[in-house]
Amino acid sequence: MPDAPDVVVRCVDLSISHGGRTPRVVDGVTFTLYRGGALALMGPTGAGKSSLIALLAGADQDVRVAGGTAEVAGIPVQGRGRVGRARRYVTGYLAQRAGADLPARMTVSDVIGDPISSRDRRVNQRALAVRVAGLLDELQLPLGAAHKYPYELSAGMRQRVALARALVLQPRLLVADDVYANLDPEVRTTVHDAIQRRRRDQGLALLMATNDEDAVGGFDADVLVMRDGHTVAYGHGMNDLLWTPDGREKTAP
Ligand SMILES: Nc1ncnc2c1ncn2[C@@H]1O[C@H](COP(=O)(O)OP(=O)(O)OP(=O)(O)O)[C@@H](O)[C@H]1O
Repeated sequence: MPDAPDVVVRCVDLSISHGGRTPRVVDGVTFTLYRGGALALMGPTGAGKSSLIALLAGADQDVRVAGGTAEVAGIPVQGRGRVGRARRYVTGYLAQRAGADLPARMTVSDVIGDPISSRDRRVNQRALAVRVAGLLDELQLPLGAAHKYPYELSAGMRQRVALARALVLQPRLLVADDVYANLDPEVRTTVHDAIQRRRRDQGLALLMATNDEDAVGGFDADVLVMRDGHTVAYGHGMNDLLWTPDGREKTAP
């Protein structure tokens, strides 16, 4: 039976390997993320959070489904070509180190507009500039930053540029690896508000890898705790987690 339209991500007994060469770095994970919802993947380093995020974002061809299923907006993540493009169109991706890894030779406005201009060469440049300016303003980046290059910006500004790029296509899903990386408290609020506005107004769903309990609370997120590729706890927020029998015995995130 097809998923209800408000299901944005569905993973069922999902296992992941890198290039099919390595053992399963994610093993038997099941969850559903709904329109407007937020889910935090938590757990120690090496738990598999980034691999899961990269798979759902379609960001790394080397990260493969080794078992089970994963769908974004009803589109299987294994799909390549046109299917893969359709899935990436509805998914904004904020990678680990996204701010540090911005393309060095593009201006900020080209970086932010790239998800649109690389898909449609005949895009209305004026409309695109307006959309980019709106994102700069919303994320409290000076309008003058549009013509600068990433190396001319602070780490916190680069992180916001990366977020603007992830949001420019008005995605149904934002996949974020450490959403608050390099942000001071005041700018965190700006980023938080921009994401919450889209959850409320557009039904954006947020999937984030984080061990930041403030982020979990701030986004009122569900939590899936992973260890060694397995789910060891699941629930809402930090205080309402249902642990698997051996999950609590080791250190919580
Ligand atoms: N390119 C790769 N090739 C092979 N194995 C990899 C690759 N990238 C990660 N792994 C392995 O996959 C497992 C999960 O790593 P992953 O980065 O997904 O965990 P994580 O929970 O995101 O950790 P962190 O919080 O440090 O980012 C680890 O054992 C890691 O060594």
